Amino acid sequence: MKLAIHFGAGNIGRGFIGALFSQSGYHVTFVDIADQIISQLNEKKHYQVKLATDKQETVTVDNVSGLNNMTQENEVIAAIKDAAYLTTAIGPNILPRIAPLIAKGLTERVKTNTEKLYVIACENQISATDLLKGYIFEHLDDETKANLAGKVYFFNSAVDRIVPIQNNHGSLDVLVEPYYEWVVETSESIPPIEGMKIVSDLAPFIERKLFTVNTGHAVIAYLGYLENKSTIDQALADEKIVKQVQATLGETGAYLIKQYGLNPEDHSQYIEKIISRFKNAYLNDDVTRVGRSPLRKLGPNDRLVRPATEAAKAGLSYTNLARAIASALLFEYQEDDEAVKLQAMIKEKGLPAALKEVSGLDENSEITNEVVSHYNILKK
Ligand SMILES: NC(=O)c1ccc[n+]([C@@H]2O[C@H](COP(=O)([O-])OP(=O)(O)OC[C@H]3O[C@@H](n4cnc5c(N)ncnc54)[C@H](O)[C@@H]3O)[C@@H](O)[C@H]2O)c1
Ligand SMILES: O=P(O)(O)OC[C@@H](O)[C@@H](O)[C@H](O)[C@H](O)CO
Repeated sequence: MKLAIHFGAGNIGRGFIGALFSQSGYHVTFVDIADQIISQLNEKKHYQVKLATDKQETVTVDNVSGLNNMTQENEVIAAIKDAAYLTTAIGPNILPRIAPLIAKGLTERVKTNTEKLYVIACENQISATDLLKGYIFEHLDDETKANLAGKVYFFNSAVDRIVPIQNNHGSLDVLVEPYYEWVVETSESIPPIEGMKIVSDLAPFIERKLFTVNTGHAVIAYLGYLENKSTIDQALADEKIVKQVQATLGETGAYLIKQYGLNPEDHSQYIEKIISRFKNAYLNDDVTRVGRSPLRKLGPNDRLVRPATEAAKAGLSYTNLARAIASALLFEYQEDDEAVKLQAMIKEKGLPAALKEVSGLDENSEITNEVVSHYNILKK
């Protein structure tokens, strides 16, 4: 049986990418540090993916097993030697931590295996696979780097499926929304995976996804948090928040339409479709999950700052994006390490300097001025 090795046996790993490989006839070896998940995968050898609908349709995912990358390095290396695909859904900040082990696996693999291996990072980050490749290459010698040519391929991708935090007492089963999209950029002819869409240029797909789904999600999460809402659908019961999401996605939409020549009518329908996905009450998706890691979300290339800087460059409106950035700066959720760090930075340096450090925005830039004025209004 063909093998896919997938790093990150969490919500997207089990609920999306792993499930598609299993349905495409692959054995999926999940790699994770969570012992409880790994041992269950090895004991049960299957789990269920349940759709967040009134009928809760269920798909059984079988041919799965697990390895712990902290305690089973040799086994992970052996799996990398045999795999046809290597994927990740682990969080962009974790990619540098798994890179050394992947590098060891690739080093061993190319000594004996001439079959092609496709590496795809499935993270909410532009060029995540290129970043992962860079981290891996820091741990390879020149001979191995040269040896990868024609054998190991790195493809960027965009992944879209809302998978909330699972409230199921540690079971392997995963509740997911019915919708999904996995877009992979390559001109190679690669083994087909059910549900994987191949494109020659990922930029319009990843930007449309990140700056619509994830920008919209972030607006709802941060404004919802400020209004003491628990979940995304509860936040969307507030008409003010709905209006704010629509206005913000109007701004990202104007940039996307201009940048990629999208059809305005199609894009407007795309936005409405996304907002209707957010309203799915069966997902019970916490605003604190969606708002997690505000330092990452406020990064220069991420869902809030990049569309604002691109809109500014194109002479388009960014005032609602500035409001979204301000709301992210007010995410004071104590259980999120990045939120705690961000609040400490703001307290220590003041807002413009903290924003510069996190987002790269100049302290006197027009965007920063706008963010500061929204921040002061929202804080009241
Ligand atoms: N959940 C979603 O709706 C969704 C949708 C699209 C994309 N994504 C992206 O997918 C990625 C994963 O998100 P998720 O929601 O599945 O998160 P998650 O927290 O459910 O899963 C991450 C997994 O990585 C594991 N992990 C953490 N550090 C590790 C390490 N050093 N070594 C091995 N394993 C480690 C965790 O134990 C966990 O099982 C993120 O980049 C996220 O942005 C998520
Ligand atoms: O995963 P993050 O932290 O980058 O973003 C939180 C959510 O917006 C995200 O997980 C969405 O649910 C997902 O991107 C939908 O495809």
